[in-house]
Amino acid sequence: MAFRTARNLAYFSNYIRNYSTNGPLVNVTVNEKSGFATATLQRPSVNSLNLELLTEISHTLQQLEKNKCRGLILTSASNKVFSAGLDLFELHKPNADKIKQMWSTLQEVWIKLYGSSYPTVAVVNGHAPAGGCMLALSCEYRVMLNNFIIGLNEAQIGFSAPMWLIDGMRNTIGSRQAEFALTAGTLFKTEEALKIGLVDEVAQSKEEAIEKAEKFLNKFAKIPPHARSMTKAALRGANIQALVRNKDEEVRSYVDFVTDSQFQDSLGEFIELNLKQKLSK
Ligand SMILES: CC/C=C\C/C=C\C/C=C\CC/C=C/CC(=O)SCCNC(=O)CCNC(=O)[C@H](O)C(C)(C)COP(=O)(O)OP(=O)(O)OC[C@H]1O[C@@H](n2cnc3c(N)ncnc32)[C@H](O)[C@@H]1OP(=O)(O)O
Repeated sequence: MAFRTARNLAYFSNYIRNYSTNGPLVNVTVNEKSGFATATLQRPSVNSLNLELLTEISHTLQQLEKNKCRGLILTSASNKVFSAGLDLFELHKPNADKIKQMWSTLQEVWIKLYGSSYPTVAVVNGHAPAGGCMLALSCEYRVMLNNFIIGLNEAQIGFSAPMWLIDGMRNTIGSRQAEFALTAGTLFKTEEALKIGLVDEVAQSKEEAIEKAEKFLNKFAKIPPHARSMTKAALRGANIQALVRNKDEEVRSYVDFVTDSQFQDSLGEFIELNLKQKLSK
């Protein structure tokens, strides 16, 4: 049964309503004509990825897969920030159990989005540093609005991106550009990102970006979905399998790393320098 049928749509809306306790952090709509879903991240003010938002993204992706989604557009309700990446305030002086769940859910999001059977586009309508860039990279195509930044700036914060994310970056912009970008933790302006292939198209407005995203998704209208998804799995499968194999070990080392006092000190400094306003509240 296709996801676009009215019955499945109603089921999905109910699911989202019931799942969220404080109102959904991800708003999902489906275009009944095209069958394309739009998932809009709406955790104020910058869609920083805390456990609740990551869990909701993960459940949304699971439902889309189950309902044989025909294509996904991932975007943000904010007109300034696509996602600011991991919630740095939740990583500062953290509860180890929560951090463990957070990392494990982040891995799930990558597995489900990078490995989705349906085609995916990120409409990057705001800044997308670190985890924000990760979400965009997990999609197959990226349309970005002008005057924002995108990139994996982990090195600037004092750590390295995990192998699966490095691999995703390499797959998108090639080894040499990935090495330059990751070792310096570069955040690219929209036009620079277009030049190195980190984004595929630039748009002047969100409406134009959505049109471009739909045009990309429509390319697959006449391709048998199982052939498309088998080909995608062949291309992306090794990345996903390697992550699945190392999942628990990676969670353990991430928790050790984040709870270490040295990392906590440098995170405190990063927050102090970059997110001062909030810290002083
Ligand atoms: C730390 C992890 C350790 C180990 C991990 C190891 C591997 C992980 C590898 C890969 C997986 C992917 C994960 C990546 C890690 C991350 O994502 S770390 C997060 C990195 N994020 C950033 O560096 C972004 C920091 N923020 C900014 O640069 C700007 O805020 C931004 C450009 C997004 C927007 O700028 P602007 O519009 O001017 O807004 P403000 O700066 O004024 O911010 C608005 C309010 O939002 C709060 N805020 C911003 N970013 C975050 C955040 N990441 N977490 C929580 N809160 C954030 C900010 O404090 C403001 O709050 P206020 O309005 O003052 O209350």
